Amino acid sequence: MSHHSPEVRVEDVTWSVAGTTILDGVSCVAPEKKFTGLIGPNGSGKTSLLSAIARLERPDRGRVLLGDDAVVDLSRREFAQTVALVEQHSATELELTVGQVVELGVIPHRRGWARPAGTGSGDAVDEGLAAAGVTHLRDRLWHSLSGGEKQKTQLARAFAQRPCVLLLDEPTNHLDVSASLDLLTLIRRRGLTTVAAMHDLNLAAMYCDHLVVLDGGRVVTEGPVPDVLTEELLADVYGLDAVVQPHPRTGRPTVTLCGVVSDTERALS
Ligand SMILES: Nc1ncnc2c1ncn2[C@@H]1O[C@H](COP(=O)(O)OP(=O)(O)OP(=O)(O)O)[C@@H](O)[C@H]1O
Repeated sequence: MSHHSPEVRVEDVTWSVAGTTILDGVSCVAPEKKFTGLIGPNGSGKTSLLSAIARLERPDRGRVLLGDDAVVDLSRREFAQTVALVEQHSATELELTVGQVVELGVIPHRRGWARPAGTGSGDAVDEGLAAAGVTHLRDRLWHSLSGGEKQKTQLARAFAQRPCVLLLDEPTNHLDVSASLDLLTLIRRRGLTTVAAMHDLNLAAMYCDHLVVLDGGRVVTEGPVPDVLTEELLADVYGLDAVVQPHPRTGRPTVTLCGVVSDTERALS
């Protein structure tokens, strides 16, 4: 891998399970060093697309590129050194401390018993803990943590991996409002190419640079947030009656929900 934090390019990815098409000719881009939000209704294919990018699923057709490199051409080690994934239900049943969970992120950089090049693995763990704001939790047992603390610990593990690309599946799930803002700020601050499946449209509007909208396993549209997040799109894709206005301070779009669009209104529109 040559690029420091490359663009992620998905080209015509189709993935089916038992005859059902889950991703249908998906093409989209996550620009380098930008925060890309994957949005779309439940079951639209967000997690499946993240799985295809993360090589957890192999598409029937199409390919995923990191910069100039097709992900299938990277060795397991090379891929693990490049891409970190924080899944929706990252969990461990083992009696691990926070420090030990974060240390798992360093494994791709180890060769045999050797430490990562130019550093001790302790440095990467310390750095991950500090960047995610969980240094004080280092000796706590994983299963004793709150939902927000667990989420930050998983982020610390991903940071300790020193990835170029960060993939996140609903990172703010179960977090309160300020914990959500806190976590997304930490993620943005890293400046990595980031792709995050997100449900909260206002958080997506606040933190994302680029949005990819999925519906029924296809890309409806993608682009800069203000171009994508429109009242028409919310009506078409989510069936929402919503007002989208620029934020009085930041100018970014804000979504105020009014209700759902009735089927009749949708048919007439
Ligand atoms: N391994 C699988 N086998 C069968 N169907 C699957 C599999 N993985 C995903 N699906 C189906 O593919 C569709 C897309 O699922 P996916 O989890 O990617 O959607 P999502 O947009 O992440 O949804 P949500 O917002 O509810 O998390 C759903 O209908 C889901 O049931």
